[in-house]
Amino acid sequence: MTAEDVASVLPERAAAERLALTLAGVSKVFGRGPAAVHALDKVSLTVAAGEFVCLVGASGCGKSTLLSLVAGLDQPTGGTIDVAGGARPGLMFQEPALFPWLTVAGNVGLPLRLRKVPRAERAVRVSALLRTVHLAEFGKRRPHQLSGGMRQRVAMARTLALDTPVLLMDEPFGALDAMTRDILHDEIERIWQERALTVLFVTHNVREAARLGDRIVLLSSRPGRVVADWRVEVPRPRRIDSPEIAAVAAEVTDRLREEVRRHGR
Ligand SMILES: Nc1ncnc2c1ncn2[C@@H]1O[C@H](COP(=O)(O)OP(=O)(O)OP(=O)(O)O)[C@@H](O)[C@H]1O
Repeated sequence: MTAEDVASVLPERAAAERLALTLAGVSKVFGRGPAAVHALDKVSLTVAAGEFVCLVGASGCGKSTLLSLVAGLDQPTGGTIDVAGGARPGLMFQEPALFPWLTVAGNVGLPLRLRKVPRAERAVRVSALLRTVHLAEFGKRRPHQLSGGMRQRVAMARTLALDTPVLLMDEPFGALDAMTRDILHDEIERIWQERALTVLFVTHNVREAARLGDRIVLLSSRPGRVVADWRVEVPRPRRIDSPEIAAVAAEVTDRLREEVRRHGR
């Protein structure tokens, strides 16, 4: 399936919205022969510019594989992936992956240093990024002096330093306590809105998906295929503990359970 085929399947959507991401029939097989692992099977998915899409699915269904393909870290074995403007998306993981020997400012400024942005300009941009993630006072600290939530804020600022319009997030808040996660939901939502970002966000947590997403896309168990795609109509600002979010989460969970039961894992 080509990008043109997807456009013909979804003509009204393709016409009405500017697409940031277009995945057309994307498959990924690891290895060959009897030992081959079919991680993704003909995944077709579009994400409009400025949209926040959450990807959920059973463990091992290929969510991380999908993100790494969109990030360009690996190549699909079938299908095509188109990132509008050809910009390389920013990628954030559950682990903040900060360099312990660099300060917070040094970590945030690293992508700028690698791009040879002059020191003075770098300092200005790093200060602005640290203000964006509410860490203005912490630029001189080292990562080990920060809490888990603060380290993820640093990782977020470092990803924003790439100045990319598309953010890929793989369980970024999965290792944090519920309160910290709640605060970071507000933060990522604010940053997404302020910067008009496009976000593709992988999570195991269905409530988190309902709290954040404009859409929730469910992948089947391995090999991952898109089996459901919900539009979350709950107006923002949202609260993760509201009855409206609980109702959306319940519907997604029911469908996810069905999927897991069908595959026996
Ligand atoms: N480099 C690789 N070589 C072989 N198999 C791989 C490789 N990377 C991933 N896989 C397999 O592909 C499948 C999908 O893995 P992936 O990590 O994308 O799933 P996931 O949905 O993100 O899982 P989880 O929710 O548990 O994080 C798994 O069976 C995994 O073991």
